[in-house]
Amino acid sequence: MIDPSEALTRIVSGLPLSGTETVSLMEAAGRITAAPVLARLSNPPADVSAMDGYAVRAADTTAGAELRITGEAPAGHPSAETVTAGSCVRIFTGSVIPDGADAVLIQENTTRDGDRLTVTQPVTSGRFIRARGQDFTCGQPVIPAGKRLSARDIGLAAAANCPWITVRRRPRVAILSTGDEICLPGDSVPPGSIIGSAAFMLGALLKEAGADPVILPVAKDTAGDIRQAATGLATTDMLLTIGGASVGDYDLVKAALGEAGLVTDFWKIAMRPGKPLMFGHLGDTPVIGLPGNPVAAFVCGIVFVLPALRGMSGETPSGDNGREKARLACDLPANDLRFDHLRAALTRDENGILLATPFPKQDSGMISPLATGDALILRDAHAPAAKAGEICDIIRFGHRDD
Ligand SMILES: Nc1nc2c(c(=O)[nH]1)N[C@H]1C(S)=C(S)[C@@H](COP(=O)(O)OP(=O)(O)OC[C@H]3O[C@@H](n4cnc5c(N)ncnc54)[C@H](O)[C@@H]3O)O[C@H]1N2
Ligand code: MOO
Repeated sequence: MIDPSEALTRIVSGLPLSGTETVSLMEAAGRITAAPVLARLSNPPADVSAMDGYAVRAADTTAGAELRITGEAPAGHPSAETVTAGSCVRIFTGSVIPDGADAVLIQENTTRDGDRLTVTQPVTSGRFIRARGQDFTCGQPVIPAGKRLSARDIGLAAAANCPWITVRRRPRVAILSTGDEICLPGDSVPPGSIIGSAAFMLGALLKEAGADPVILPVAKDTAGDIRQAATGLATTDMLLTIGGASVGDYDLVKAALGEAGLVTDFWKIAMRPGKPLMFGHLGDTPVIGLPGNPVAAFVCGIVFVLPALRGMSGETPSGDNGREKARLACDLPANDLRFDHLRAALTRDENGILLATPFPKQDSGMISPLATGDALILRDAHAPAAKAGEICDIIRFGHRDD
């Protein structure tokens, strides 16, 4: 059994980078940039007003001074007037500042009679002017390569006049469930059978992560069926198998794919759940053999498959794979030799500090605590007993860097 951190390093090193495609702004949300996004416009594109009022020369605005209104510049309609000594131009939030003006006098600090304006409070030079390019300038890289595009990034790209963005192609991931007992949701379920929920749970996880999962037909527990199902992977960036990874007489995935040319890198890791995890290559296609227990398959999905997909998408790693700190809500016994992932609920104490409460049953066949839980508590191999209130590492479900 190898250590899970060693397993992760072996999986992510040497994975090919996905190709690129250029997509429209709305398609780009959640995708990973393949190149820096360069602004095609400065923001704001000109000096503009931050308020409704009058473009003035600040020096003219002594209290009681009278100014002549020589024109109007609604937003989108810059004025050709130049503000000169004793004159001003009516402007609005977003209007381009006319030549000659160096401040905006808000209308609340004036009284108006026709085209005559009386200053009731002076304004200082530069006040209420948003300087051209104060947000970003044309040509500036506003979004780096390797960034998952958030809604805020999409807004930034739009403001930078970039309607198309070059992103990494979604990795195509084939998911193969194995087992004579596996039925599909909606099937009539004969005695001894169960629903192959793990493929759908993994597929949804991968979809959320920006991959393109394809659920293959279920393979029976025969070497021939498994081999057959794993052929035709030419357009697939990764194959995930579920089940048949352990040591039973019908756990045939490794052997069957071996006959099809699988080169195994490792099999079995010191981790709970997920001990029988397998990794190798079928030709150029990376293959991750996930355990059949659905919780084990999902936890391995979070711990290994998501970082692998991030690597293939060129996403800049967060460094901690989404780890956060919380306080244990109860005592925990010492851990054995397998790094553990305890399904847990999160609450907050009276000071707003996160509290993690592990569920009493940690059976890796139980899907409901996984679905209702909020996070995994991480326990190192051989971790000593821990007391309630101690700090622990957690990974939140649905963690997103947005
Ligand atoms: N003697 C030993 N037995 C087992 C060991 C071991 O070290 N020695 N490891 C255990 C661990 S840990 C795990 S995890 C499981 C994983 O075994 P497999 O990957 O071979 O999985 P299966 O035996 O095919 O299935 C296990 C369990 O999960 C159900 N299953 C399978 N596929 C799905 C699916 N797509 N969706 C939902 N549920 C699925 C299957 O019916 C079984 O109940 O092995 C332990 N045994
Ligand atoms: O990896 Mo298994 O689910 O630990 O029991």
